[in-house]
Amino acid sequence: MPSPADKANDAPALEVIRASRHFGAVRGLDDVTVTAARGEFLTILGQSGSGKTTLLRIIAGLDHPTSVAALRIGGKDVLGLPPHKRNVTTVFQHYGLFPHMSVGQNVEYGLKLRGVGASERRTRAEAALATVRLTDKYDRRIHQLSGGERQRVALARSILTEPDVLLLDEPLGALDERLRLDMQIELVELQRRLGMTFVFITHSQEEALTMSDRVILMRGGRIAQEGTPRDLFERPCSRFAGSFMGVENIIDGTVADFANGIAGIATPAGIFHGLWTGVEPPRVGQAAALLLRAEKLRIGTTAFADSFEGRITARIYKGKYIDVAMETRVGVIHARAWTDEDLTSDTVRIGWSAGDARCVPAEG
Ligand SMILES: Nc1ncnc2c1ncn2[C@@H]1O[C@H](COP(=O)(O)OP(=O)(O)OP(=O)(O)O)[C@@H](O)[C@H]1O
Repeated sequence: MPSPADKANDAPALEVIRASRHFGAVRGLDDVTVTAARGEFLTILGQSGSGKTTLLRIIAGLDHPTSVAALRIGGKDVLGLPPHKRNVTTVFQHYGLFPHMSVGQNVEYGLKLRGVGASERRTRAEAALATVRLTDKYDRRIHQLSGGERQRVALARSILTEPDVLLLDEPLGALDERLRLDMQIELVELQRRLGMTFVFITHSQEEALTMSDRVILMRGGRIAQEGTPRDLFERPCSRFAGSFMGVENIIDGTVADFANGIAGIATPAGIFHGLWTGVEPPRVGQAAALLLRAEKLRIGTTAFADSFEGRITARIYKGKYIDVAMETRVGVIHARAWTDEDLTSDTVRIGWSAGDARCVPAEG
């Protein structure tokens, strides 16, 4: 028989079951269930106001849900426990470092609060700094560090106490583009090496796609979709999810037919087909959208069953390809041409294979 302690060890790192947080009439969080497996890199993705911070604050114990069925961290019920009694640590966008202390003192701070002796603190802080490649910066002052180094000090401080869950609140948001890309890779490597559970908050679909094991897309305090980065990118379940995941062309219409997973969407330019990726099967007549990624469109070929005509209004040379904008009967359509030969005439036919297009419900 496993002991209760063993059971706790098998439990997911994080379980937030049916949490709601209402601010007067505003539903900051509305009946949301989020779990994270041990060692998982889970991303909470959403635009401003979607409820990401509210969820994070509830996990950290900085705010309390209006209602919740369960809140467990590392298998332990933490409802009602103050932040410092929960085995979670938060890394904030603006680092939360003490500017008047050295790097070493900042990293050791959590251990000092827990009454750990000076020599053990130093040993552990040096090990944590080595993990984030800052071995020689122990005595530096915070203001002598670059943005990326400050973020790494904040990380070193957070991993030192070995939390069950590390919460990262837009940690790369303050960094410039180049550093942000480097830190994305570094963060994932660190997470893999430590085998720690990361819950990463961002509004950037690109960060979510490149870093996560799993993504939860939030909208208006609810979960719009969850799955692997590939699921979200290749099988958005709604018009909203498709738009958020960067689909360039969204054509609204109604469902005309459905067979073998492929839906026909009636649009002003005719009935067009794509793979239905909504959660529920479609109903004929329901409002729906056809999602067409620019790179999946083919210009100047009549090889496809689904196609329409467009008049080229802009060509932007991008090096590897040419970004093309076209006026069509369904509005402006963006496509990619791979050679100039595709663009010899101003009026072109744009086609696609039904398996490369997606059809989704307009709502949900
Ligand atoms: N203390 C509060 N009082 C009133 N409304 C609040 C409070 N905190 C959050 N809200 C509301 O709850 C909703 C969710 O907010 P939340 O801060 O969780 O969003 P977010 O996704 O983290 O946004 P951002 O990316 O801008 O931080 C918003 O409509 C917000 O205005």
